[in-house]
Amino acid sequence: MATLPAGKREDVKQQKKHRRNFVKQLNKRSIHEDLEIKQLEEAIAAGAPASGSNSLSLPENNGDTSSSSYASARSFDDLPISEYTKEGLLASKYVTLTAIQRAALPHAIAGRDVLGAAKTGSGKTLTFLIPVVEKLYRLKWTRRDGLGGLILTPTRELALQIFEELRKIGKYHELSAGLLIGGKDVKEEQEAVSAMNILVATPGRLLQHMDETPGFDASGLQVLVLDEADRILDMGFSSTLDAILDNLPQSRQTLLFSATQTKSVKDLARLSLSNPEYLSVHSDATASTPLKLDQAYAVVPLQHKMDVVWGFIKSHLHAKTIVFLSTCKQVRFVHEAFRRLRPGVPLRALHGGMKQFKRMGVFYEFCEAKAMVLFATDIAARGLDFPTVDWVLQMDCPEDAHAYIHRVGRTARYMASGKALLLVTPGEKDGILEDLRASKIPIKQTKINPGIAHSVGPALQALLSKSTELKEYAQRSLIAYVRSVFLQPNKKVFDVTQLPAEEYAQSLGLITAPKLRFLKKVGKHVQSTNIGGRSADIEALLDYGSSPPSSGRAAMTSGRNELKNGITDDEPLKPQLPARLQISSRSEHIQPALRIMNKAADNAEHDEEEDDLFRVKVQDVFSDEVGAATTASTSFSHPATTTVMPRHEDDRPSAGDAEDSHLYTTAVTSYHQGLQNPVYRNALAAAGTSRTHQQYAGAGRKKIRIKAGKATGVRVVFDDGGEVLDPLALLASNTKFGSSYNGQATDDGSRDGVEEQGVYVVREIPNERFKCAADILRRRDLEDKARVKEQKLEERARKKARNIVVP
Ligand SMILES: Nc1ncnc2c1ncn2[C@@H]1O[C@H](COP(=O)(O)OP(=O)(O)OP(=O)(O)O)[C@@H](O)[C@H]1O
Repeated sequence: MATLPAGKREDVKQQKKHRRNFVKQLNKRSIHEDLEIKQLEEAIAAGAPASGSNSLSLPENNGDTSSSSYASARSFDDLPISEYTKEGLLASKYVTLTAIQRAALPHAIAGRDVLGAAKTGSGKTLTFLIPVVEKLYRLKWTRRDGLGGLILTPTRELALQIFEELRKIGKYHELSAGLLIGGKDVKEEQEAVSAMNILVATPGRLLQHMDETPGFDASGLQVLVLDEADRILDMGFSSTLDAILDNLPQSRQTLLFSATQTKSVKDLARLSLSNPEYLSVHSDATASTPLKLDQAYAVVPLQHKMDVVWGFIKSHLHAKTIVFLSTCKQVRFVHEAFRRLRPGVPLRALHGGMKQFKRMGVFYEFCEAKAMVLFATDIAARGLDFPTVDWVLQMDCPEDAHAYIHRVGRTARYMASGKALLLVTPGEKDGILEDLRASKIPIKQTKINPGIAHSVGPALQALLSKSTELKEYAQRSLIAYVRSVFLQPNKKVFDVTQLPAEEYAQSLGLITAPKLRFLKKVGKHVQSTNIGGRSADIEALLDYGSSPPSSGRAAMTSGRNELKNGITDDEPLKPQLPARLQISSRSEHIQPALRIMNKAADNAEHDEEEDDLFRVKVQDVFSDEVGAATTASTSFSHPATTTVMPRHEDDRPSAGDAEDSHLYTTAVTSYHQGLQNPVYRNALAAAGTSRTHQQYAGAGRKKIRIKAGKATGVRVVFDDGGEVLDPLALLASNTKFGSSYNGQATDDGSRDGVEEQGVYVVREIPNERFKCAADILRRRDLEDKARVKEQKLEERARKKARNIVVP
């Protein structure tokens, strides 16, 4: 028998030792778990609440241990759930149960089907995540058992958020979990997907796997969750959902949650719910919206909306605001136009037509921001848990009370307070208020303070006259808006014939309204439509590709689906929509998103225009390795490469990120002052070569030079009043520039800076904030480059046009 050299022998010895220790640990864990599972099973059997009961009505079990029921539990500790989950919850500082958790968790833990409805921001996510994780734990689910829990949710951002929450509470478990939210390369995911125990998915992508992934097997599924159930059950997702359900076993636990719940018998029959518990915890409440939400509406003619919103933004520069509009194109235009007018607060846009990379970047930026305005379609209306949103401003009327509730629910979440303002046109007022009041929404009228409404029309006209791109955006925005009004089902609220198109066009900076051709075609049902005094002939149906709907009604239904899905979300309806209405699902990524975003951005920043910056990377709940689950089934034979033991720490920056561990920011309160300071002369000289410098130095604006890791850049960040304009600066410092700062580290150690002659240096910024800032910086550079490129192309095209000689 051949003998190994001494060094090798030592290695083999070490490996064997590691493996023995590893197996020992596993055995220990396994014994402990067996014991715990037995106790949990007994506790659940003995203490489950009576079917049909609502635990909210039970008195608190003040330390009384004589009762075996856990129905009156007030804290997670009182529930029969595993130590691993409890540790995960504690690490996230979840201690006491919210109302929906008190009502629904005891039933769901007992394995019952649940239909849960509770106000926005009331903690529904944990209410379904805990039962999923616990059920699989009690069943001793291993990776080899395949898919055990499936969470379906309508939007990608929501899926990502749920996945993050799952990672937090599941980090001490040995379960694998993946996020499937659409992307380009299904093949790369295929192997890993089959090894996942829990999937958080949007319906379209999941169905794709069910259809195309050979080993994908959902026949062992234990728990199905439909978050935002009413949205998933509605028309837009129906065929996708039906196809998914066909692949799932009938004998499973099903949990449905939403802030606006369905009880449609037809829906429930489709889902084969068995004796579900209906738990609508706020149905008896006087309001269907959070109590700490202050709600008002103002009647504003369509042509004044831009002025009012501009005025609002200018007078809330320190607030974090979401502005909801009906369509992607409006969001794009309003964001782009206002951004160029530089109101003094960072502006961002979020809609389904954006590239996935940008979409996620904006999502995280807005989460991090202290003051920012996010223009969004209803893609941001459901479920997203942005921290500390101060205002929800609805520039366009929501489709109905449900849509309203979800939109305003982005503020006043959990214990926080918030404000919401709805702008309605005189024509929409009565109809929508009737709907809101019927849905128990306490909303009062307010008048717009004439002092805040600045006429922004002339400034927009000036902008549009200089930019054909912006002009086109404005025209498309107007068309999209009129179209959305036309497609709205509630004609009591939305009357396309009353829209003052010309005045509205002027308020957007256009000289005249563009042709509204789509209206021409809907018309067997509408013979002639008068929009703001302009008569539009009705010709044929909407241009829906080669197979037009057979009637105007069909066109409207189809278009409404677009409104609900194509415009506001891009995942569902792929099989239903004609090709030109589909928004391609493309790039993907997953958590920890910031880390991956930064890494991918480093590698791929020149490819931002490409669709697939990120692909879905299925990630283990507790493994550090992206895609580690591909080796999951071999974990026992390769202990060194697969993390099987619980991970006891959150994601920390790796050694390679050390360079990124601080953000160094130098700001000069004024360009000219800065020149007198020798310390910053070099930085400013470098800045002087930039386009930004040439553009702004003359205007006496202030500049900032930022060095973040390898990325450096120059940005104008203050308005003339000295207010911070740039999120980078906000990320870098909570302290307003100009305030005195003595250079000592603050209590939380987050800052170590000096302020001297208008110069401010920030160091030791927490890693996450830094990464976000660095990412913004990189992305902006790309955007700038793209813009310059576009301008050049435009200029070239113009020159060419001039050179054409007409014979
Ligand atoms: N028991 C708890 N203790 C403390 N915070 C909690 C608890 N449960 C949930 N939260 C926090 O409350 C916020 C809202 O929770 P969540 O997103 O689950 O609400 P939701 O009911 O799903 O809202 P929406 O209907 O808008 O989707 C989150 O920030 C979450 O971390």
